Amino acid sequence: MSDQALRASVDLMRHRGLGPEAISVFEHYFEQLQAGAKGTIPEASIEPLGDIQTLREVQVSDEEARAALSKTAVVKLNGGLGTGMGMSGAKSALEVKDGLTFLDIIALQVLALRERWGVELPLVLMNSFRTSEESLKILAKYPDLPVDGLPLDFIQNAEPKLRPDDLMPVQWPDDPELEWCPPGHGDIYVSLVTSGVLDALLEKGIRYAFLSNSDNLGATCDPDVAAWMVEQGLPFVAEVCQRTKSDRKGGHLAVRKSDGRIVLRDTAMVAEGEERYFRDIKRHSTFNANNVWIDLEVLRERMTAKHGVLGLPIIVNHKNVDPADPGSPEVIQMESAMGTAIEVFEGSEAILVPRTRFRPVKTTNDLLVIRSDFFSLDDGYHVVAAVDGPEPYVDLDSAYRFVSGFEKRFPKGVPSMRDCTSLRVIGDPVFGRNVRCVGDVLIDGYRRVLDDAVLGELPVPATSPAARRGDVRTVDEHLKAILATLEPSPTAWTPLTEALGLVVARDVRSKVDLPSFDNSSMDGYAVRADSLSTAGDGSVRLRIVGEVAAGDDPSFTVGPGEAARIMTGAPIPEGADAVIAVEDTDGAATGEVECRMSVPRGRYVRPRGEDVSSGAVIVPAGEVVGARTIALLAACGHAVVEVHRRPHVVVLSTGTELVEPGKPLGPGQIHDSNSSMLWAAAVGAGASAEIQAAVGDSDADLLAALDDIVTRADVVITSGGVSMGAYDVVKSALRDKGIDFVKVAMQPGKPQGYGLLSGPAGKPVPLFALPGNPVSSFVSFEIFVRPALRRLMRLSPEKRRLRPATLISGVESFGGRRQFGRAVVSRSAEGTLVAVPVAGQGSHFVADLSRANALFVVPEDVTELVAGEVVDVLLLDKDA
Ligand SMILES: Nc1nc2c(c(=O)[nH]1)N[C@H]1C(S)=C(S)[C@@H](COP(=O)(O)OP(=O)(O)OC[C@H]3O[C@@H](n4cnc5c(N)ncnc54)[C@H](O)[C@@H]3O)O[C@H]1N2
Ligand code: MOO
Repeated sequence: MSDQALRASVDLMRHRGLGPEAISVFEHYFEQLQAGAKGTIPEASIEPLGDIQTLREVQVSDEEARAALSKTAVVKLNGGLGTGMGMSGAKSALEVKDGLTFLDIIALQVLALRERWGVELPLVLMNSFRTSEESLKILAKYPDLPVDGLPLDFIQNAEPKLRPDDLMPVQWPDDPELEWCPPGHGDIYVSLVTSGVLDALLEKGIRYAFLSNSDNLGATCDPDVAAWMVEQGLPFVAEVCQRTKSDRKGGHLAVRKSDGRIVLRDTAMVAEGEERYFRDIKRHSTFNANNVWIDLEVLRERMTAKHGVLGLPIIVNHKNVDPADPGSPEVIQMESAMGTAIEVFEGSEAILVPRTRFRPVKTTNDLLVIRSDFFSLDDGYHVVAAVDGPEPYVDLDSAYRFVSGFEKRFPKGVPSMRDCTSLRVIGDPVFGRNVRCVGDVLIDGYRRVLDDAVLGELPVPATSPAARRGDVRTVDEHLKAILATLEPSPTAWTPLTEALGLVVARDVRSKVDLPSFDNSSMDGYAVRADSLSTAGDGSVRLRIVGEVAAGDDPSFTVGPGEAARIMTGAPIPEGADAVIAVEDTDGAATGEVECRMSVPRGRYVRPRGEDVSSGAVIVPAGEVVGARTIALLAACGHAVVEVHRRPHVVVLSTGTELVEPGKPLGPGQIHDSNSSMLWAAAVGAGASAEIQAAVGDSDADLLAALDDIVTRADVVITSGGVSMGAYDVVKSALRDKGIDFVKVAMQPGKPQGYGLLSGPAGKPVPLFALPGNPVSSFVSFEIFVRPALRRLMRLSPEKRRLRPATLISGVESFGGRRQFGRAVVSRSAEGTLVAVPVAGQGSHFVADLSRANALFVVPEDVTELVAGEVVDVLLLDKDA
């Protein structure tokens, strides 16, 4: 079977025009695969790498460097398609920095080195058939790049993908190219030979090659490594970097115990159950950067001796024939890794290089950092950090994972990351121009990030924070400041009917058993079940010995052959142990009753204590008293319950223009609507409330009214008189009485006052000074007073829940203030919430306010929302 399979693959490879070396290598791996090779390296067979040369300590003169570079070529592994980032062409064609692609930067790095050292330094790409054309087009921009006698690229070999069951080459008529795969980057050695590039390089006097990935911009052709290699006469050098906790995945080098050679153990080569050794960064303290240097003469010798088969360890990869379709058939791809060649050459060495030589772009998170101003390109086109300190950690949401999604969300460039330590984005906002991230930035649920926005904590400037932002507070700061002053309302024994909606302060226990006596659940006859045991076959007649109604206390006993007429809820008389329903009898009132069926013991008997036993906790502390709680409390004998008292709110409007509703208006006068609105809102929140007659714009009148109010109020709400006008009485009268007047970054509701007045015996009485505009007053109550009242009553949650709803029409908002718009929210056919903003969003639109059933929230840094965007809404008719 397998011979046939191998033959089938070999025939295909020949037909495709692949050379004998490529086929020999394929045969070599095929045999290993057939023999069950997994290519694993058990921990017991290796030792940690031990001490190695560090690049920092390599001393090289300019002459040595130039001499080494003059015999070196740069070879880039450029077959990558960037599928992980949702790309389908050459990954290196992606624009990565300053408008340049990876390939542009690679070309410019090579040109800069040539100029600096006066060397020829050829650049050759190892392409796959899919990356060649696109890549060469980019390199064509650099006419000086090609070197006489050398191509700019060679194409890596291909091999058939194999079916896992019989190892036959897979067939995929939908896209026959997908039947082929590159045999891993370990194929570079074979491809160098089969393409003729190895001979061409040696002919030109190029003896060394630096091989690295094209997506690693840190992998520049470092003359110091080249010179060290030449000086030491090394056949092969692998660069490694110090491993940190976050790179426990990449492969590492180790020393093989059997022959002392350095080997590479990649992720796929870890033996089962040995992950912990592989991940142990103390034991294996460096990782393979996949930057390798090779002596091409040694390579040629070896390849000639072994007929093109270097014998690198096999990597068996299980994939889908169409990598983009996880439902397509599974295939095996036999691969090898470039770095594993280290074990083939006697005398190979590793060198520890700085992390800067390993800067791959594997994800769009990496892409963001590289593109940002955290890095810049120096004269030699090296990517260098523009600031000291650790690279920012970036974690973008899935919407940014593919390059297309990423580009769409950063249409005007990526944010400034120079002062950023971390950036996490949840959701998928589009970023504006000139956005700056500072410190740790978390973006959660934003719809867009405005031009020039500064995200994250600003370092506190030497000048005072108040100077920085005036006396403006955020909504959350203001609410927090208010809540911090509040203690729960005192508790009081309260009649049940007055306790509705209040929170029970202490566990309540039952005073009785429930039911407190055995009783009947049916109208019928109390009997001994045994008396009816024969009724199944016909009927049984029982003698009626009495009658029990609900509320009776029967003194007789029901004996065998006897029955007592009984009503629902009536106590079961002595001797009886079951009830037969009246429907199952002839219904006789006296004499004998004919029973047409038997009943089991206990039928229709509600036993004592079945529901509640005396002394059990029936209502725990913290429960909110509702109709059902009241039923239970009453049933268990409680007339009062200890609850947190209902705070008493006194509402006081200010303004000389105000007239009581119902009274005629004079010129310039208006009806006072805030008083009744705030009263209703307070009662709706569970408080008791009263309206104090409005006062005019006179400090003395206001203070006199308040002197009276504090004798009975637990909370005072005023409306009006808190802004900048000449008659803003609340502000002028109370600013020296312990009330703070602040601006809150919200709309409506910017001007706010809050503080504690002193009541009888020094009792603190919170006073909310709300703005006079009716909508502002309402929204302020919602956002600040309602949570405060609920805190006093110990009701939770204190704030209404935010729910997502889709906006049906767009809205505009003030930047820098959280806007609470009014909307009518309803449920769509799909069950989601939709919000229709009311027409009048000004602070004086009472009619539109009354139409709305919800507030929608526009965050501080958003100035415009379009139809279809999702906003948070507060449903005003829901408690939570
Ligand atoms: N120069 C400035 N003027 C205003 C500012 C500002 O920053 N600079 N802020 C504006 C904002 S925002 C608001 S909100 C209001 C708050 O004003 P006041 O709290 O001082 O309220 P009044 O001026 O007394 O009244 C405002 C408005 O509301 C009507 N009103 C007052 N009480 C009632 C009531 N009980 N029932 C119905 N309507 C009432 C009153 O007639 C006014 O039309 O200040 C802005 N101005
Ligand atoms: O903030 Mo005022 O409350 O805009 O109307």
